[in-house]
Amino acid sequence: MNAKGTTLNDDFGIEGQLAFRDAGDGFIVIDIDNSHCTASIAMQGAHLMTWTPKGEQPVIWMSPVAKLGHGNSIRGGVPICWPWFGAHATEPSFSGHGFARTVPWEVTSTSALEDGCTLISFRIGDVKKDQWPHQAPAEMQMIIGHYLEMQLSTENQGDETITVGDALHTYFSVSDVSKIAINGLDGCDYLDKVGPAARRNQQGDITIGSEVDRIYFDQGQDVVIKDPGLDREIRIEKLGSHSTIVWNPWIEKCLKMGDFGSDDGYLGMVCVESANAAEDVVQLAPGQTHNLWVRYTVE
Ligand SMILES: O=P(O)(O)OC[C@H]1O[C@@H](O)[C@H](O)[C@@H](O)[C@@H]1O
Repeated sequence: MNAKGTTLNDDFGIEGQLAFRDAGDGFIVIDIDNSHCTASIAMQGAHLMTWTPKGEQPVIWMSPVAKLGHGNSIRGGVPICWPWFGAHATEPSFSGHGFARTVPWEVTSTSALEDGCTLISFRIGDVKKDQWPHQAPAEMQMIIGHYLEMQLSTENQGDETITVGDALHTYFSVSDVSKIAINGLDGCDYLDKVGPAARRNQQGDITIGSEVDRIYFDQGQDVVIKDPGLDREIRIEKLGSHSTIVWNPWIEKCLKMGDFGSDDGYLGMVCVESANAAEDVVQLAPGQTHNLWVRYTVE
């Protein structure tokens, strides 16, 4: 363990429940093992990489060839998209999905909760001032147990109204993406990003048999991934979000991206992202805080 990791363990480690690990090349990973689950989080990006409730299959998908790289996003887990989602509104040279997922974050507190869950809070360690010239940092709080709660907060400490886009870009692990159904977005309009952008309306559950890349405009209702192959449903509850991205690259894009581990790596995952994206971005007045909150449970 390097000196930084040792200090973090002294300050924030929880005996038998939360430990900081040196993952090599300057990366620190946090391992959690409590009475409800195991989980791991990379400090770069405050990026949750794994979450497995005890007695369950992993709920979060991580590419088998995912690597920690300085300034690179990890393929899988829960990348934090902030302070914009997708392409930047005016600057094509800025990274897609913002910079939060590729910069260091700092741990601000940890605690073992009475119900056996583990709480961990982060704040962003490098707000790229050239790309985000605002007094408006981000914080992330996770409660990790038999359920997983995440809250991404943005506080506008400046004196001008700002525009924030964000997403918890969660990769869920599924038995076979072509056999699942996503329930909860029936009747919602969506922006279809495959081919020429088009606005459409969802009828019934979402099923996937080709590339899907959609921004749904919703009312904040629960979304449920029904996975008969794993005999389970994953429920997504959320607050402070009126858009949901559903994404699966399917075969051609998976091959082109080349970081899914195998040619059919796309079959084992689906992204269902709770967001504030496209026309759903948040206008945040001075003094206001915007919270994007989710809770995932396996049923
Ligand atoms: O490769 P990235 O930057 O992690 O993005 C993956 C996907 O993320 C989704 O949220 C977008 O809607 C897709 O268009 C994009 O391809």
